[in-house]
Amino acid sequence: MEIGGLLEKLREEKPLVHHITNMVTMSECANVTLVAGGLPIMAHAPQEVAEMVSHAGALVLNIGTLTPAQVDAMVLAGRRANELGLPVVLDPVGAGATSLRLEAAKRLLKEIKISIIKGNEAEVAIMAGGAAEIKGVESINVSGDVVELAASLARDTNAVVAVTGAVDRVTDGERMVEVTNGNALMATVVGTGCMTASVMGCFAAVEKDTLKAAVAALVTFNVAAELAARNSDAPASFKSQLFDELYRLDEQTIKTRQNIKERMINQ
Ligand SMILES: Nc1ncnc2c1ncn2[C@@H]1O[C@H](COP(=O)(O)OP(=O)(O)O)[C@@H](O)[C@H]1O
Ligand SMILES: Cc1ncsc1CCOP(=O)(O)O
Ligand SMILES: [Mg+2]
Repeated sequence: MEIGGLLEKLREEKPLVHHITNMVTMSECANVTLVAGGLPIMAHAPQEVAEMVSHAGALVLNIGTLTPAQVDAMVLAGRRANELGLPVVLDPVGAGATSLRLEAAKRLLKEIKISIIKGNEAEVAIMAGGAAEIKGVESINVSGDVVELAASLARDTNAVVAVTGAVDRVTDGERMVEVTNGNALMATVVGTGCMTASVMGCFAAVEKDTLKAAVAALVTFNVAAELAARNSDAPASFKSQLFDELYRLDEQTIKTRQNIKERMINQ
């Protein structure tokens, strides 16, 4: 898959990326959006979300610290985004850890056309109706083939599904792309999953092929992480290096380091 040129396009267009997201990693998501090349706006009030999203290039919905009222605001923003043809990224944080989270994620999928569902293995498996163990926001174990589950979720929802982990897998139900960039230190920083969704929002705002946008986001963020790990070996310094390397990243470095494999899924 050819993803060249998208980072430059992102930096030229500087799309506004509207987030309705959690209180834990909101600041990290704003910063990662900015250093990637987008413009972050975190706007949650039901009175303004429809208006705000009309100025945006993409909407990112993250249920990490959801309340029922916040989910109502997500539906308002998502419906307006759909009317305007804007991409919507859903991070179903902790789906299955409680029934409130799972029901909220399902409601969002029912009431909004979602472009990209991005979760860790357990979140995606549970959203697909499979069996998995999740402890808070942490994926512990999945029974069954997560690739099959992701592909069936993609076919059922017409969304691109991205499953993160040491290897990231992205599928539209027919094609499967594996991204093996990244570094294990990413799992030592709270919010790298949320940040991945923010970067996906950035790329989806400038690339209509949603599968390609999701892959470009994963490669870009994970290559920045590889570069960050050259100068740090512990979480706090790694996190600051990650922002710096994403800010410095260029197309040539992505081209040299990208590790993408594509195949068709047997249905
Ligand atoms: N062991 C690893 N090696 C390389 N990249 C990783 C590893 N663990 C996580 N990542 C990357 O970190 C980001 C967050 O993934 P993950 O930890 O699965 O999400 P979450 O934080 O939502 O559970 C993704 O971009 C993923 O590619
Ligand atoms: C710990 C935590 N609790 C609620 S949201 C959140 C952050 C989850 O971040 P990520 O999914 O990127 O690890
Ligand atoms: Mg997560």
